[in-house]
Amino acid sequence: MVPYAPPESAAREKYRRKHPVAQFDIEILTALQAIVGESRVLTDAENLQHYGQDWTRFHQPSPAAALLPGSIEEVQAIVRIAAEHQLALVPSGGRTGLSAGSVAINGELVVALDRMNRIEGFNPIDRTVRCGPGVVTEQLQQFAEDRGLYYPVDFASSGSSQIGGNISTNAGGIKVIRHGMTRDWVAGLKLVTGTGELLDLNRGLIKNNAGYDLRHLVIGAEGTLGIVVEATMQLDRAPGDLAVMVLGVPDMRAVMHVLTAFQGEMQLSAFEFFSELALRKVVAHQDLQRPFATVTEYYALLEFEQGDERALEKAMALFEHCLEQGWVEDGTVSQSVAQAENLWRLREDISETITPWTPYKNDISTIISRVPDFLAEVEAVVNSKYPDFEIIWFGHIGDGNVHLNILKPEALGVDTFREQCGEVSKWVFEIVQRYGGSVSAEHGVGLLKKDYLQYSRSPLEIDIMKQIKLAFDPQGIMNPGKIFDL
Ligand SMILES: O=C(O)CC[C@@H](O)C(=O)O
Ligand SMILES: [Zn+2]
Repeated sequence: MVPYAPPESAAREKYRRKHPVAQFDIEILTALQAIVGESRVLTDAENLQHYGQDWTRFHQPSPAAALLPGSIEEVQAIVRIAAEHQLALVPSGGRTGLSAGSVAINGELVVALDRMNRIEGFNPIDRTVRCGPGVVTEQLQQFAEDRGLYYPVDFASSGSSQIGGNISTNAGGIKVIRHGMTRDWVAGLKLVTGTGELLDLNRGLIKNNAGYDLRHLVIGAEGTLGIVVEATMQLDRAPGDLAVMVLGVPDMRAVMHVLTAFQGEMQLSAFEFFSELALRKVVAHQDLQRPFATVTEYYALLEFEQGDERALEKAMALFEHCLEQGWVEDGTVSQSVAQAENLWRLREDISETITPWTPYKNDISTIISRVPDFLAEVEAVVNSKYPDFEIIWFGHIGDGNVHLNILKPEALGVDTFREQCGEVSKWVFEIVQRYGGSVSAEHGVGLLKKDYLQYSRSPLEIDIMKQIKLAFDPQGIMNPGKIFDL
């Protein structure tokens, strides 16, 4: 069979001729100031550093300016100016991304949506609410809770991450096993395209089979198709009290047995795992205790709705069964909300705890049943190639998504470290490819993983993605260089 080779499209050729982007000059600056107000066009070094980066620390931010629009119309006016002058735009939310999807390293204009943070139009019948892109995840969770409802997408950065960014990265988090990803909670969204036009996609409808669902193309597009300027978010019934169990597990196969046993009898709202080294780091650097004295290779964290006594009894019986089978060596269950929160912190605080080591992150997945073999192969490669590096494993094992973090040794420079990790990534991604997995399960591709996209996506898929981008953004001004180069 002849491998697919993308044809050179006229639109892509035109885009290439126009690049690189035009210079940001005083005339453009004045026009932008007229749109958002003088004080909302930021060009000082501190703000450029702040708005030009996310939580990754591998790139030096260097945007031309950061703009703080306050309305959909202002975003549209900014995009029209950018389109006229072929200026690249980088949409920016809570800047908690882990793939450099919202970093600006090429003199781009950052469009920071922090000011568009209103929650409006709560509809108790549809259980929907309209959010500006700058609404912080926790703000939406609290809004729902105040009305006896629930916004279930949750992760450690929910105190800073914003709905627009969550949509653009299709953020997942710790409850995906029960509640799905952000995609499952977006009932509608408004998007400003690369020509400054406004699309109103799906309008809150539950049933809408009138053609392609463009909303779902925008979700997870990392700002490459346009800027999300409003979203209608679905809310859910509030769960009852939640209990958290942490179990000490000898190996990955046993983790799978535990998952199967519990899922066979109970509805879990989370099933996470972390390694002994991850636990040791968290306990050493946070104000937390080990869950129990027994040391095991891995720990599984389960969450379930307590409902009545029976759920807890069932969970305890399953725990006993897992002990008898040798799948579990020790365990504990929360007796109060405070205890549940502390057990959660053992898992949720890992990412923040290891940040000072400038970790090289791999966010990979396969189908759940193949996780033990997948993980064993990845682990063998990583251990043989990085015998001196500290490796931290944790993640959403119930979704088949593991986070592999490699910690930078203090003596090694960031660039050398990144280079060395990049080399080994190829070996890891070859395994991912053989397993039909993903090189980015939940963090997105951004700048960090774009060289590896072909391990998860075929040339034809990538070519179709590029054509879709150009349909939304004919000049390629929307977050250029993220996910792929045109
Ligand atoms: O830091 C990481 O690698 C993962 C961050 C986040 O996705 C988590 O699951 O805690
Ligand atoms: Zn995660």
